[in-house]
Amino acid sequence: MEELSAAEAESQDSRAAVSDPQVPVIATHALTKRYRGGQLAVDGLDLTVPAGSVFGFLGPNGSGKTTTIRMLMGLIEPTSGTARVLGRSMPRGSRAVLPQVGALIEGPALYGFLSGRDNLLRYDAADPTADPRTRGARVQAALDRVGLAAAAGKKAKAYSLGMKQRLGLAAALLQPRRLLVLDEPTNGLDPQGMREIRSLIRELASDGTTVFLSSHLLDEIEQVCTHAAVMAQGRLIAQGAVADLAAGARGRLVVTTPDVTEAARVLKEGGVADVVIGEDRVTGEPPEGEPADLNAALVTAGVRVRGFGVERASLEDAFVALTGEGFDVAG
Ligand SMILES: Nc1ncnc2c1ncn2[C@@H]1O[C@H](COP(=O)(O)OP(=O)(O)OP(=O)(O)O)[C@@H](O)[C@H]1O
Repeated sequence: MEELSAAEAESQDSRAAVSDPQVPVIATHALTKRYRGGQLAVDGLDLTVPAGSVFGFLGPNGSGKTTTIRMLMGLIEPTSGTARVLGRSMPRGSRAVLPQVGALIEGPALYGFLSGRDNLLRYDAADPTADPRTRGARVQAALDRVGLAAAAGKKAKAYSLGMKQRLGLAAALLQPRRLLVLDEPTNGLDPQGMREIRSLIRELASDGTTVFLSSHLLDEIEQVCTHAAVMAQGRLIAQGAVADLAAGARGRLVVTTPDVTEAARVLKEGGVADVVIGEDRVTGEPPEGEPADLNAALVTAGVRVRGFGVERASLEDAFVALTGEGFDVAG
């Protein structure tokens, strides 16, 4: 039997591994990076990204997201621990893994003097596995997919930031991918640009491509992702399905009443923490136990209760509960 080269064997191995939906698309174990200056950027990370998920990698600036992504993509070596992508160990498996991964890291590298279409033609020509005879069709399909067909003839330097991001995504999508890795894909975009990129991500994920995206925006992760991991200072705080993460935190108690001062007093007595008085409502962190007892106490005290309930917890509530601090990010 003919012997396989190391790269071919790796490639076959990785295909076999990822065709099994049980194999996580990304799995790290005790992954750690200490930079030369001594900075511990990523500290013992155990990350599991299920196949088919839209996975949000959430954390404030400086929490170690980009460093993790660079290790996953084989761009830097971990100090210790392991990272497996599509079933292969990185950076060793890079040659087999990277052709199956579309990445948009730190903004796309574009030639401003070339049109969007010509930029994509260049990207495609740089891929030795891309058949030149089908190049034009491939580029057109990628332009269509990201909604840039009408602007394809414009010079890239005339594109808005959102259009540049879409062009970067188009470049990542020239080949079929099992995994898309997007580092802060909406960073710097205006609200409209953000909406466009988010809906594009949802669309890309709907055909089963696993999407791993980093963000420092909690609501972005809530809107787009099925799963998330939360980082703070290089460490993983929590990971799982977004709905489960939020459900793990208790929501806020909301009492609607014209008697806000009296209501606040009764709620505090009833063990409600962080009581905040609004114009016609009082909110707070409900204590353990039956919320109906609090409602009864309000009524007994003569508070006119117009509304009483516990709002569904958000990912932000979960983050605050996990870290004991707000999700406060700069920039
Ligand atoms: N090349 C480097 N050499 C030394 N320290 C670094 C290097 N790159 C990043 N760091 C430090 O490692 C920590 C994690 O940085 P990293 O860029 O991974 O975080 P991040 O969550 O991606 O934040 P951001 O969104 O700001 O990029 C930070 O304290 C940063 O200053």
